[in-house]
Amino acid sequence: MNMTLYQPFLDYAISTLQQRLDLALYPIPEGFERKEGIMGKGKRQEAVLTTSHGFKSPKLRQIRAAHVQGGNSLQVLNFVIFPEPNYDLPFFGADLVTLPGGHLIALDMQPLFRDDPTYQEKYTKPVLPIFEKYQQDLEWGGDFPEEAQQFFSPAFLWTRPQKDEVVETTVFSAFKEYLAAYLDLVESASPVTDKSRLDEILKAQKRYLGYRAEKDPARGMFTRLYGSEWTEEYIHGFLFDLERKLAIAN
Ligand SMILES: C=CC1=C(C)[C@@H](CC2=N/C(=C\c3[nH]c(/C=C4\NC(=O)C(C)=C4C=C)c(C)c3CCC(=O)O)C(CCC(=O)O)=C2C)NC1=O
Repeated sequence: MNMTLYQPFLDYAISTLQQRLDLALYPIPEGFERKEGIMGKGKRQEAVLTTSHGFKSPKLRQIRAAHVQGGNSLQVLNFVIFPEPNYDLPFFGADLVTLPGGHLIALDMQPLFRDDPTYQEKYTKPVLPIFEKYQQDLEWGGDFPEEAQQFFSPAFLWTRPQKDEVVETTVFSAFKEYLAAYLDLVESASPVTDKSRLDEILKAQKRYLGYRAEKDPARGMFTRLYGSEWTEEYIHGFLFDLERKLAIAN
């Protein structure tokens, strides 16, 4: 297995963000920039390093990545972009996971208002051609949690490739095209001023972040690696920190 499978994805994302956005650093709570741990026993013992990366820009509240490098047994890049709550932009969500059994790839522009045709026209339709292109080469990933389906768009690229080579080529190209398309949407987005619409947006953002923080599929992994106290603080204090930030602001 390629030991740094997702480093090129992270490097590409950061350089693209620097080129296309007025980027600033997003504060990472102390003790969460880098975390080392051990997984497995005896000969199968592996060091697992988790690094965090955080940025922001005028329309994007938090652009953050968690990169887990655990050699042969585990490689993860979770990269999510959270818009400022006065924009109705979707979330950019990339969950790229490699376990001994194979790869799990989830890539989407996760809608605030999934069943709203006007919203789909604005934020899903532009991505569908890219989705259709890559879906031809990437087999559907099969079932995933029913309750999570409300958070995914019709352009959700979900697949479980077996070969590293597919991740290094097709998935990487899809990641680049989804990110470019997302930044196009950001560029043309204008701030929402209508009070009731702003309330709806904030409510939808809180619902998404609340779900992800509660049902984070990585909770077990991080708890085994770094303990539950560190894990809960990482999830609520950095990975999905909107509620925490709002509590501080009020
Ligand atoms: C809205 C929900 C939502 C997701 C669940 C993920 C998309 C997603 N991620 C998944 C699985 C998954 N995702 C991760 C990793 C992470 N997922 C995260 O949200 C974060 C912050 C991760 C780490 C930094 C791992 C380690 C697994 C494998 C868990 C395991 O098998 O042990 C799955 C498979 C089903 C599952 O195990 O739950 C989906 C659908 N993106 C989303 O937006």
